[in-house]
Amino acid sequence: MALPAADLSKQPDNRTTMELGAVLPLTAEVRDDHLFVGGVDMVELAREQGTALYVMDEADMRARMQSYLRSFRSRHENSAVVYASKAFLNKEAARIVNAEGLCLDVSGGGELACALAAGFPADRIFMHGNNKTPQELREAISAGVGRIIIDSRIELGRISQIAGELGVEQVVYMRITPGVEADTHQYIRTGCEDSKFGFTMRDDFAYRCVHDVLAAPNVRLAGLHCHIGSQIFALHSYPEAVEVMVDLMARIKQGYGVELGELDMGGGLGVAYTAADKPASIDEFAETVTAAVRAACEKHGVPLPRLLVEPGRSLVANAGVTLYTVGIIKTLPGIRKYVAVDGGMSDNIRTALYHADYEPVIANKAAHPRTEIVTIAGKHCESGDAVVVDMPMQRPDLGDIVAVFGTGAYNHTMSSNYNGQPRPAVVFVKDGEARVTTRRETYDDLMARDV
Ligand SMILES: Cc1ncc(COP(=O)(O)O)c(C=O)c1O
Ligand SMILES: N[C@@H](CCCC[NH3+])C(=O)O
Repeated sequence: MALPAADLSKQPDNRTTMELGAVLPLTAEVRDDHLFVGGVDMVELAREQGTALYVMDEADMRARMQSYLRSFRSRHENSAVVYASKAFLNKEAARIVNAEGLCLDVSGGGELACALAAGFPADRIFMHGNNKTPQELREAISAGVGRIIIDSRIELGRISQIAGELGVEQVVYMRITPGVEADTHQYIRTGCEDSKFGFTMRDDFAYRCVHDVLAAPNVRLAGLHCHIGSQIFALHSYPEAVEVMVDLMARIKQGYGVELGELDMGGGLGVAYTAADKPASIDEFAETVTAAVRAACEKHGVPLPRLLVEPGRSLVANAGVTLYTVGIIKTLPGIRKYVAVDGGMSDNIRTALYHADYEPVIANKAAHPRTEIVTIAGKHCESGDAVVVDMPMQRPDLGDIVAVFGTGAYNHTMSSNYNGQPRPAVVFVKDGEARVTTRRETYDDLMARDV
């Protein structure tokens, strides 16, 4: 698919790097016209490590983790933050999440294996997925994961059987689709009725299935879960979902005589991908959710539950920067200007998949104003392969280092080897030091599974 036609009336914003606001990692700065993150010169780092390269600002990640914990615990003492590792995961990230005292959401056996290999305590791991395989369930239950979020009755039977075979009782939540339409891209909306995820509220199905969960041997129902979508800006959907969930908890108490002590409201808080984006803050999100839970619990006469949230993107997106080298510049007068880099849809599929926007700068001209409108194309054999479409950037020259902001979430984890592209290394930067936490793939890695 080709790119949509460029809006030729779009004007460059003439901003310099530090004028891009919330898209920047917390430690971003410009020294002598070079972009620095975590005290490390991005131009030098690109030369040392090669490009494309994922860079993560460790201080940014840690600060947001602490901000989530503080924002929720100061308002709702009995709360926990579960990092949704699908947003970004390698062993070092799992170690950091552990050290910061968060729990971890894994969506399959692979993420679970990574977390366990990094020494993440199993009892703080939550396993999700609409079709966890029996093998994945066995791995999770035998590892002793703290919670498995049941997605369907079929899965309930599997968990009950496997837990019985292993001689354990598995603590579970039920994932409910509360019928709330979150204000976000239709592909990443998950709480609406037409969803492959969870137990529907339609015809009281979820309520009726509670009976089966309570009756199943070897499982203990501890709470309910919902997740209404991702990259959400308008917070009003959360109180709507809280009301549905707490109402259901109250009915379960009344109808089944069981007081569920835990409520997991999922993730979904949006982030700034462009300087124009104004997402709610972590604090506003916490205020909205905790106030709604308090109000709903009072209204329905149920005690305050242990409250959990499951952010992914809002913990890591803005910590991430991807570095590329400009290889080709192609100007098509009256059409657009293409700047082709040494990566693309293999390291960032979000632009092709969701028409996502990103802000680019030239790391070696970071103090210059962004005076051109460019499309940063990848090197893949697809016309729709672009990382940035029609956004302002400094005037590019061959060999420049392009930095694209906001790539910390759902870039590395959704990367591919399309066109035999080895996946980039992941470098964490902090206090002037850079350390490789995932090395760059080699051609041998690409063929490692071939027999
Ligand atoms: C069950 C579940 N929890 C948490 C998340 C994290 O969402 P986000 O990255 O939008 O915070 C997701 C992904 O949308 C999810 O499916
Ligand atoms: N991967 C998506 C969002 C899905 C979130 C996971 N349920 C993104 O990049 O925005």
